[in-house]
Amino acid sequence: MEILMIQGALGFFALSLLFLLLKLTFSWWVSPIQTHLKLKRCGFGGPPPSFPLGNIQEMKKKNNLSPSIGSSMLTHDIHSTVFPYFSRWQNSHGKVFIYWLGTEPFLYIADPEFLKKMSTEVMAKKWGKPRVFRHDRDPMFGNGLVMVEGNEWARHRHVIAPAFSPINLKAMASMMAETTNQMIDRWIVQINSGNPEIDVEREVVETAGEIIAKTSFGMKGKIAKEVSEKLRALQMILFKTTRYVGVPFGKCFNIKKALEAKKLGKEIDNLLLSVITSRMKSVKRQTQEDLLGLLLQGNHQGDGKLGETFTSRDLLDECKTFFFAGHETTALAISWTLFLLAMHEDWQNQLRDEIREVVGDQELDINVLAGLKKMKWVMNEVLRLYPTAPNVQRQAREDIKVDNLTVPNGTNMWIDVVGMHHDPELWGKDVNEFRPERFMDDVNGGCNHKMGYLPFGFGGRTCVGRNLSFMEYKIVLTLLLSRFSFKVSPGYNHSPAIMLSLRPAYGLQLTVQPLF
Ligand code: HEM
Repeated sequence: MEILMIQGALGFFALSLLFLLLKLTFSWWVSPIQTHLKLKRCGFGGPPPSFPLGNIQEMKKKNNLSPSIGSSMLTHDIHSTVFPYFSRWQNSHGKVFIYWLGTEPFLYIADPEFLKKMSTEVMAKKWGKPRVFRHDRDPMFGNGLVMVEGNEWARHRHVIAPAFSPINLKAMASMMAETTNQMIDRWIVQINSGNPEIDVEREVVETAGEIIAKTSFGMKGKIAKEVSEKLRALQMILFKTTRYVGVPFGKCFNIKKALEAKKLGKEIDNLLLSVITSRMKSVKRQTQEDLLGLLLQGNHQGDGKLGETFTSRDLLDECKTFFFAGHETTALAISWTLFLLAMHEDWQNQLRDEIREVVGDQELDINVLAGLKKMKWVMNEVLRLYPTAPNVQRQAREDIKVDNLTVPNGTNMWIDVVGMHHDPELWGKDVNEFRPERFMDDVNGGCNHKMGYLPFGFGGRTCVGRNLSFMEYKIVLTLLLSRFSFKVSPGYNHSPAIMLSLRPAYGLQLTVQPLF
């Protein structure tokens, strides 16, 4: 009897194991091969993948270009430096092709006409976000607005969008100026101590972290700094080390880093939860019209009906999303601007003249800032050459027809913003030159396709915080240009790199001189 029971248990175990093996073989081998064949039948080419890494091996190959050391070799022709593999594959497979991260197929798109035809077919809430990135991005975004899909996305967006109304933005201006002035005071102390070389990227990212924490969550300086530092450390762990996204058991290759990331993610969650809990108890929570205030009241649907309240998990994920999405991209846009202005003294002077004429002694207010037209051209041109969000991602949740092609349900998409912004066929021969005046009479900077310029994404999922970023950009830049002049430091190593955002790999050292 006992022997029969043991045999039965062993049989069950063997069957379960067999079932698991069959399931894994299907999802890691059979299903990707089926998808590969389907995509080929649909007419999409691309570099041949191998099992189980897909094209990751080739993506890890270093490009031949060494970083340009010293300011005399600076070039803005960065596509082949930051995405060498896409640049190589474009030469042999064109601007739309399939490549593989492990066993996950990605449709690469750097053709704005293809993108236009594809996106007109799909409503914003029908777009998915690649599930394969979820694990990696979870500690930063959780299921916040950047990652959420379907009706849930529509509901979150509806609650969040009013936080960026002109009235709310107006209230944030003085806090932005105050925090920037604290950074300026630190710089003065450093310069007076005989060291005029400042890593502006580090400084501006820290300041932007404080700004978003104060303006969106009413956080105090110390805790904001702590969250910002932990997020930065988390990002370094997640995006600097060798990653095997999409590869079966890929997470196990870097178990130590994965555990470190998990621990940091938990610490960030706890810090933000403490802020949320104390705001929930506070009497001010109903009246404070910052992002957290709106989320705490977040069960209105705007049509008089009651919706569902955000759970505390939703709140936490939105806070993380805004903290990360809201400071890093803007801070890097400001940093790359200071770098480009340091290379182009004429533009530094033109902006200073504009600030004197438009702002003068007035308070920095959203209406006054709207008059800084040249500064807006500069911002547009900086985000063209150095798009701080270097790609946009989608996943098809249904088959999508583009002319006689079909993009099958489930296909991941990688839209190469850096590639399009540096494409001479879209912008002309001067594509890699810094020429802000190209935006003087054209919001698309003279690009010959209206979807060739996408610093804030496209369609209904376009960046919800862009107006906040315009305001912050103008305030920080106005205050800095009014106090200092900038030159590229001889020690600066020009190595733009992708660590989720497009950032200077070794910081951005500028020589900073007070103007008076
Ligand atoms: C220069 C600054 C910024 C740049 C370049 C930028 C860029 C982008 C891009 C490319 C997207 C993806 C759009 C798409 O999928 O089509 C995005 C989405 C988003 N951004 Fe920004 N962003 C900036 C500033 C901000 C700020 C200041 C905030 C918040 C305070 C913010 C919050 C978000 C959120 C929540 C989303 C997801 C929107 C959705 O899927 O509905 N961003 N941003």
